[in-house]
Amino acid sequence: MTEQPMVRFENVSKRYGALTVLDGLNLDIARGEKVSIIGPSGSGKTTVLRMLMTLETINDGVIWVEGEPLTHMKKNGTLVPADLAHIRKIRAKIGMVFQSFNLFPHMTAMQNCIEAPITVLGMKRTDAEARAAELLDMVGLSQKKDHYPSQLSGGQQQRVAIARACAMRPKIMLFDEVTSALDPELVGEVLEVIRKLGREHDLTMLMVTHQMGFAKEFSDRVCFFHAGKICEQGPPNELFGAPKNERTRQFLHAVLEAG
Ligand SMILES: Nc1ncnc2c1ncn2[C@@H]1O[C@H](COP(=O)(O)OP(=O)(O)OP(=O)(O)O)[C@@H](O)[C@H]1O
Repeated sequence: MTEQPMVRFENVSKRYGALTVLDGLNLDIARGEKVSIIGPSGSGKTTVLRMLMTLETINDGVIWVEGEPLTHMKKNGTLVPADLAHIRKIRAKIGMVFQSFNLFPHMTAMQNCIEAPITVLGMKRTDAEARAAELLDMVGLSQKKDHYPSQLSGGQQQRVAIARACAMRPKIMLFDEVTSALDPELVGEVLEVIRKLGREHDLTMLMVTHQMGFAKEFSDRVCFFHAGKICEQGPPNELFGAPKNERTRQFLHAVLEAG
């Protein structure tokens, strides 16, 4: 028997008015799998993450997390739209890191990392602080725990954002172009933290990225999106080394040309 996927998009569609952003998406992600999503601007990549984070509603289909519906709940043997309590319970398994860091500016790095564990998970302050200290150490920022975001570089802020997401003990981590807003010399330190997370923690990771080198080296699977559909997917060596689809070839040619 094959293991139940950690995440399943089952025939999921998303529309904004007349614009179909995702068109009957089917995608299973295994426990512990690292999946990169690449593709041209507007192809629906970020929308996939935002739907999984329930920041966007869906128009059709069902999203499942560890075999439980996220967008729906079971009632009398059928699926009905989920209520907020149900969504919150399932969404607690998911953490997300955004392109724009989104740290609370009036809180130090430490305070950013303990706020939600205390208020949402009900953790004791001492336990939350101990956990946050471990995570800030993991991202190499023990020395900066009392700094405010404005006192940190973009790369350091993003590393705090990763520590903060981990503080909620998610099983699934979503990364949305997390290096796109960074100066080039700060990209490496953030990617290194993601590598470390992947190595040392049993996390399922789904990332939208424009860093083709990183996607190739880090992912178990790469999905190339085009016009709201997965146009091609496969292990990075195959997708980057010998893309089968003409659109994938054109896209990779264009981005690799651009450097
Ligand atoms: N709230 C919204 N209202 C209307 N249209 C939207 C909204 N959010 C996204 N879109 C549109 O949906 C499409 C897909 O957006 P999405 O952000 O998922 O693309 P993407 O592949 O991540 O692009 P990029 O690489 O530029 O970030 C785009 O055409 C975008 O303009």
